[in-house]
Amino acid sequence: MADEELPAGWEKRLSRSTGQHYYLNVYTKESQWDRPDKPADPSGNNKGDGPEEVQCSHLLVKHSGSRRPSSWREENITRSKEEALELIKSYREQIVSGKATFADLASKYSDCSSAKRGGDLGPFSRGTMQKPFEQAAFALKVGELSSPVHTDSGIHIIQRTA
Ligand SMILES: Cn1nc(-c2ccccc2)cc1C(=O)N[C@H](Cc1nc2ccccc2[nH]1)C(=O)O
Repeated sequence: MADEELPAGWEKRLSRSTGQHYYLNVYTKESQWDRPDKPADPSGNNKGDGPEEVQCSHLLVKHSGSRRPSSWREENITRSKEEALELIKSYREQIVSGKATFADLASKYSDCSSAKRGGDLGPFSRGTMQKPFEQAAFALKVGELSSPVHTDSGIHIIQRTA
């Protein structure tokens, strides 16, 4: 279906952080990854399909297959995906057991520049993060810690904070 056939009230946009297209409801400014198949609803209700915005912290371990295998910690990241998964599991276990805090481990070991803020990404809405990250983040309750999440950037654990 060509763009001009988008149902009324939707605009196709390009996400700067992921390079993927998403769709914006021009009335409510809500966004979604999936191409809409019916006209945009002008009402402000999000119809109980969860929060419009969440705030999360994350700890990212990149690997040799990451989109950008480099970070503030390591110029050239060569660890395998399997090694990255073992690391992220060990960090998750330290947090769950209370041996370490999320912010402490993220600030030391996260391969994302948000490490400088203890992994805090600030608030974000749908349509701004890579889809697997978004789906995991919006499924969390406040305070909950995700299982390992794979994106093109690497492997994450995510804690929803608001
Ligand atoms: C999405 N984002 N926000 C920040 C950020 C936020 C607040 C303060 C400082 C940096 C960094 C990033 C970012 O894309 N960082 C990338 C790694 C990365 N990839 C991600 C994918 C999803 C969510 C967070 C992610 N972080 C990098 O440093 O190579």
